[in-house]
Amino acid sequence: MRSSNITEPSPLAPFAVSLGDPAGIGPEIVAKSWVMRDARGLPPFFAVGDVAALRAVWLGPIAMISAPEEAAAAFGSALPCLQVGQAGEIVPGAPSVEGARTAFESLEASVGLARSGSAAGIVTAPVGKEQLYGVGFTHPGQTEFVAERCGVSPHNAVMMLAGPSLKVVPVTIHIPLSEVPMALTIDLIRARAITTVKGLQRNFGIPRPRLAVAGLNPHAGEGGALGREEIDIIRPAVESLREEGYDIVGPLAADGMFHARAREAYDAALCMYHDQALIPIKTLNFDDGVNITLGLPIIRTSPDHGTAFGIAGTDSANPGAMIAALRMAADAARARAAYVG
Ligand SMILES: NC(=O)C1=CN([C@@H]2O[C@H](COP(=O)(O)OP(=O)(O)OC[C@H]3O[C@@H](n4cnc5c(N)ncnc54)[C@H](O)[C@@H]3O)[C@@H](O)[C@H]2O)C=CC1
Ligand SMILES: NCC(=O)COP(=O)(O)O
Repeated sequence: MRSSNITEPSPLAPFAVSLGDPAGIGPEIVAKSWVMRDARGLPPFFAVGDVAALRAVWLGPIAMISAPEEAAAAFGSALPCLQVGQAGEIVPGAPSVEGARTAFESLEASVGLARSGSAAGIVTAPVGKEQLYGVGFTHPGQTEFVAERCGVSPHNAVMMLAGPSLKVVPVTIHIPLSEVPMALTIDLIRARAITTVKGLQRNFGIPRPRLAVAGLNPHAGEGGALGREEIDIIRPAVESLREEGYDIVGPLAADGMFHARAREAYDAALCMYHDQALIPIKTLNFDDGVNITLGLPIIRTSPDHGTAFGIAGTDSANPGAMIAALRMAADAARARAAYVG
């Protein structure tokens, strides 16, 4: 794990936006967000990546910058871009090895800028995970990569998907479904819950967060008849946290905890695996859902969707989730400044 030396950003620092895979919709939604910066009240930001990826899909004004400090002055009249990587020939919708390397480099550079305090935080456009794995990216996702670069163990870095209707946390993330039961432990659930509570306080200003925890099995195990993880792992984790004063309930039957009335009873739902968490949030908030990493010294958000290679280059990508990610990053910076931990 790298050193966790982090410098606090100045209140005026812009956000670094890694462009993600140059062949995906990342460059397009970053450019569209810049166009809507005033209408949507976006904080100053600059793109980090190969400017050719922007040029491949957008004819608007771009200001090449050599340091983040130049971004604020340029932001009003052009999209600032810090050149990182060379993606070679960029064909929207056709990912390449050079493009994946550039995505990796721009993510690495963005994290470095946030760690040094030159950027207020990072907003990451989508990467193609299969492509990244092919160029030596050894982490399951950007969440674990950023955590490692910040000196935080993956256990203590929480992926939260947050939208206007729902906030969810997958306890296990990018692992095969067959490995989920083995990966679930009392310690992991407790760590995710505690980081989630602190993250909701620090980044969202919720003073006493309420958590609901899903079961793993149908009907939360039906008293052990449909699986024992609820009895052996999830309930002991929840009860130990409740005894320590946390406002937490569960294990709940997952199929009944996401309807509108049920959602009023909690601030965030802890889910046992990726799709249990992401299906409800993407169904409710696909166009304005945000992936925020809790437990980090820096701010990191991302749109909830992927690279959408199938529509890249067609000018049909909706920038809503990227705009929501930029706004959430700015809101988190304000909440952190006001937070007394
Ligand atoms: N944060 C990240 O970096 C993420 C990366 N991915 C990566 O993205 C790649 C593709 O994943 P998929 O499962 O196909 O999910 P996806 O989110 O890229 O696409 C799912 C569907 O939603 C549409 N879509 C996605 N974003 C859209 C937008 N802004 N506007 C309009 N339509 C949009 C796509 O065209 C497709 O029909 C994979 O390589 C995966 O690893 C997936 C999720 C998150
Ligand atoms: N399905 C969510 C996703 O893939 C985001 O992962 P990460 O790259 O933000 O860790």
